Amino acid sequence: MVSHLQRKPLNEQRGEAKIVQEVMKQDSGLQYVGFRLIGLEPGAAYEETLAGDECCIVALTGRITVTEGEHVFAGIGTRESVFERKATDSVFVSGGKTIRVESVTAAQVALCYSPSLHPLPTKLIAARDVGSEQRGKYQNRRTVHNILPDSDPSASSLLVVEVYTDSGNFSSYPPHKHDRDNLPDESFLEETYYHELDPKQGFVFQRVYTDDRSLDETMAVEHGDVVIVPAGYHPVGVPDGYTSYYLNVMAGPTRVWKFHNDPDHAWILDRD
Ligand SMILES: O=C[C@H](O)[C@@H](O)[C@H](O)CC(=O)O
Repeated sequence: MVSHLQRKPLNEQRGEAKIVQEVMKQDSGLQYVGFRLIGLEPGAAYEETLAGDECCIVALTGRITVTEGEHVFAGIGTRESVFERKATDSVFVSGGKTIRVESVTAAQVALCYSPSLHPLPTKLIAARDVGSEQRGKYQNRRTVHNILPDSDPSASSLLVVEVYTDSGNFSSYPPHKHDRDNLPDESFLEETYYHELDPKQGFVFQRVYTDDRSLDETMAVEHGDVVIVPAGYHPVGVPDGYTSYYLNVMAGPTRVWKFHNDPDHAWILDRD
């Protein structure tokens, strides 16, 4: 039985686009975060008018041209596979605008949504400007590309990061949560994980659980799955031999990423 937090690929053709994944507020139980992954054959196009949401259009793989009004970002995208481990290009667009995505090559495009709290300029988030950081030690090492971190004021509510976790390591670990609107101690951010594995037949373990265990789901997550994190801790464990990739979308009442580590496991941070 697949957990109610886990979404297998949809792979539904809609016009020229294949909707690979679609986790929207209407059907996910989330109030803030939405996510679509679309696949486009060369020359295909996808068009959408954003209602009340802002959107980060991530050129996940392949090259695309993104148009919004007089803005044209031609031939953006840096990689054929996320496992080339290089940052990619994205475009931020505020709510109420119409976006058009045309594929130059076969492409996969992540559309990351959250409430548009106030209008902001459409802008390219160029790969060269995406900050990269190494987190963790021992067996919780991971590499993070901060596409739209809370330090970047380009968005009004949206946060987008991508994370690489190597064989035999954990990420989002020690387990942390951000499910209380209680700044400065903790922020409330819903989250989605779009997962890829290399090689593709791999899986990772992800647990989503709360302190009172009223929510406690442990999943074997496969290539192309989305995991919804409405609340709770959400660690990921990567079996030996595989590399994990995931793209996170986060949003909540305040655009601050302030998490709280599970006190049972925070001690691992104190090791030399
Ligand atoms: O809250 C953010 C997400 O859980 C991941 O982006 C996580 O922070 C990645 C990591 O630090 O391992």
